[in-house]
Amino acid sequence: MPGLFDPYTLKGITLRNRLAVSPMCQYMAREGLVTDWHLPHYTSLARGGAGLVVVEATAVSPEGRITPGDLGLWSDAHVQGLAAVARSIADAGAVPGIQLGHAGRKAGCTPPWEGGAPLPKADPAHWEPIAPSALPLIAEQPHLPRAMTGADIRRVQQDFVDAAQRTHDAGFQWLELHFAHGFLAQSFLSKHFNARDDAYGGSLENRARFLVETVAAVRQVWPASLPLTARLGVLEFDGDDGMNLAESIEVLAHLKAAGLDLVDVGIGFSTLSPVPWAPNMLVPVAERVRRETGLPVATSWLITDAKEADGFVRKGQLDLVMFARRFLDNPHWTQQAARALDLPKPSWVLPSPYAYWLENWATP
Ligand SMILES: CC(=O)[C@H]1CCCN(Cc2ccccc2)C1
Repeated sequence: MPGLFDPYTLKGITLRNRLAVSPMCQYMAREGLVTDWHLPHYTSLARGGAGLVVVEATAVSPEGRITPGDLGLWSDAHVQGLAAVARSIADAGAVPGIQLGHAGRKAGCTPPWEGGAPLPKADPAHWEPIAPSALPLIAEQPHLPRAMTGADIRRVQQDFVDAAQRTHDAGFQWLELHFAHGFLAQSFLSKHFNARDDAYGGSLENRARFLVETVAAVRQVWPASLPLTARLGVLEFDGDDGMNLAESIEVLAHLKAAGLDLVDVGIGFSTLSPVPWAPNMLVPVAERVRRETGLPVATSWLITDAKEADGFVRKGQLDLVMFARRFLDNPHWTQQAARALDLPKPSWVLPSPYAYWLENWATP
């Protein structure tokens, strides 16, 4: 079985290794546009040697942003800046990926370092969030979303399709739909936040309809040779995870039939119930999803050790390992992982101008 530093081919794309930079919100955009922050940020991550770099959650519409600082792909004007990012990631030898999402009821907040609360209605940047049902994230919060009409649903699905088309125009080769973290798609699936009585609520088939229809519609415009993936929250830590996981596996069978190529196994965060944080906590869950759906899997959350990650791949538990804070802490962490795994000439996971001198440090 291949290990962490073996290439990975999915559809027509080959990653140089199984290490992926997980999408990490930066909240440094303006009107959804790339600023001076993004190109150096993503270039340095890509030069660090990972096989795949997934650009942060990028909104398919203005009301789908978590904060006013989210990147967007809701207009053609957004393509140019992200095309430079995709090109720079590819020039560094990594595959450029991006996560497309709609924050639903969690939209319209300040960044976490400003408190993460909903923008006050009096704030000129404030907008009304939309969601499957007019249920607040937490009872105390006045931040009540508007319940989506059928027309809203069709518009947002078209927004995903249009943003996927722009994603391809920008030169990205890996697309991850954001179906986790209590955002719009997850909240359609969630028993906690979908109280609809139409074809998008009630039964599991109905609650999954938005997700299945969106994958099928995006698949129409996203080239068959390029991986179409989704991060799906399969656990909620709400005391009902036996059912949540079984339902997620059932939904994934339909998403696979609709054209999904890989699932990035995540957490639902539909409620604020406490999470039993632990190292590598989702790996066994991802292994079960891989076994029962036949889909390749990636996962993240507290995976920090290279030897353990290598073992997850070698044992066929994961196909791809998503690292987030490891790479924020050190964009060149792939080199540390290569050293830990005794790769020959570990510095050569980095570009030549770095690798040559690092590999020859003992001699002038
Ligand atoms: C877009 C996205 O999923 C990001 C938003 C910022 C926090 N990120 C990580 C996070 C997820 C859920 C709870 C706490 C932290 C996820």
